[in-house]
Amino acid sequence: GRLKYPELRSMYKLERKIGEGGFAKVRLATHLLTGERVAIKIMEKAVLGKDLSRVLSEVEALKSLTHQHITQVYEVINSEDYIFIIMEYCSGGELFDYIVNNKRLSEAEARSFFRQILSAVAFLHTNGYAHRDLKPENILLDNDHNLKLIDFGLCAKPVGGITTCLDTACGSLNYAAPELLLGVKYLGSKADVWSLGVLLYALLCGALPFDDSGTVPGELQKKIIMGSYNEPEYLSALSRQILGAMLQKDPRYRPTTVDLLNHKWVTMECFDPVTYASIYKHHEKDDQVLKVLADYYDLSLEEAWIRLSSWAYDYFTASYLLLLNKKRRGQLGSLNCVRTPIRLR
Ligand SMILES: CN(C)C[C@H]1CC[C@H](N2C(=O)N(C)Cc3cnc4ccc(-c5cc(Cl)c(O)c(Cl)c5)nc4c32)CC1
Repeated sequence: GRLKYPELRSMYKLERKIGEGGFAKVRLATHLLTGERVAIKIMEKAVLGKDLSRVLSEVEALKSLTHQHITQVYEVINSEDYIFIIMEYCSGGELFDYIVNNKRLSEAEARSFFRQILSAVAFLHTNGYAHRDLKPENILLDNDHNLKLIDFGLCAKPVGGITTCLDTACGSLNYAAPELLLGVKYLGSKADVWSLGVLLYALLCGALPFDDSGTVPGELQKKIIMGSYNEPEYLSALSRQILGAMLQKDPRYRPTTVDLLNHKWVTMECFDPVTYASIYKHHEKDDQVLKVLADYYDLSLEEAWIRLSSWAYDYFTASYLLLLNKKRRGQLGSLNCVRTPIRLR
């Protein structure tokens, strides 16, 4: 609608809805100052109710997780009636659709994708987070065919760090680890490794290892707790080995994500080990980009840095981060503005 979300009007041009998720709508939009496309997750506070705190924990998680395979958050607007999370737009759609459209992937392509997902999840785990809802619907492709992890609504940073147990069973059944269904205390990172196993199975086989096709209610849970799944004959020995390691019923015997980074299946035919460290320095200072913003806002470089270094995730932060992305893509042109057409060399 024309007059909806006045809080966004002067800064973003709202475009079509790109998805619906639980209590959120996701809209495509354009950040007016830079012309960059963004995804805006819009949540109505009245609808959120007690989930508001979970949303705020997702936002805090996203802000601190700057990684090449995790959607980046640019701005957060907490208005009277809504919360808006302005994020990196992924134009390649969901990994789920990619798998369905390709039936199943070759071992080499599955490996390439799995290494990216593993990099993101190892980064989460080594930063004390667990995702807890890993599935192809929550993995998107950007326009360079790179994978981006999203939907941290269930992401947890348990108070005592990753070693304490979490007790709320959550996420989607097909990807849920046995211990979640048994209602016992579980480790988020170990449950994530199980979900990674289900994900890798989906990449390699174009199907789910545990699915509820033709079963009576409660049958799916039994299948997962039994932990037995069909191994198509085209699976290589090493594929079966890594799947078996991740889909172990007892979480204590499952490898950690860091163990998996060095697994033979993950590293074979690849020259470089999987780097899970972020390639971006969190909150890095780039003088060229800062200068562009300083000029636009009539600030000195020093004033602009002071304005930025509070990392308020306001429009200024978004403009800086989006310009930084533009620069990384080698497109640091001038800003879209009539006032001071800035020519950059
Ligand atoms: C299945 N989920 C519960 C919701 C669904 C909503 C649309 C979304 N999407 C799509 O489905 N495209 C096909 C396009 C698309 C493009 N860029 C996106 C960038 C970010 C996000 C995003 C969405 C949510 Cl709900 C988040 O929490 C985060 Cl951290 C990020 N979604 C995007 C997105 C995928 C997920």
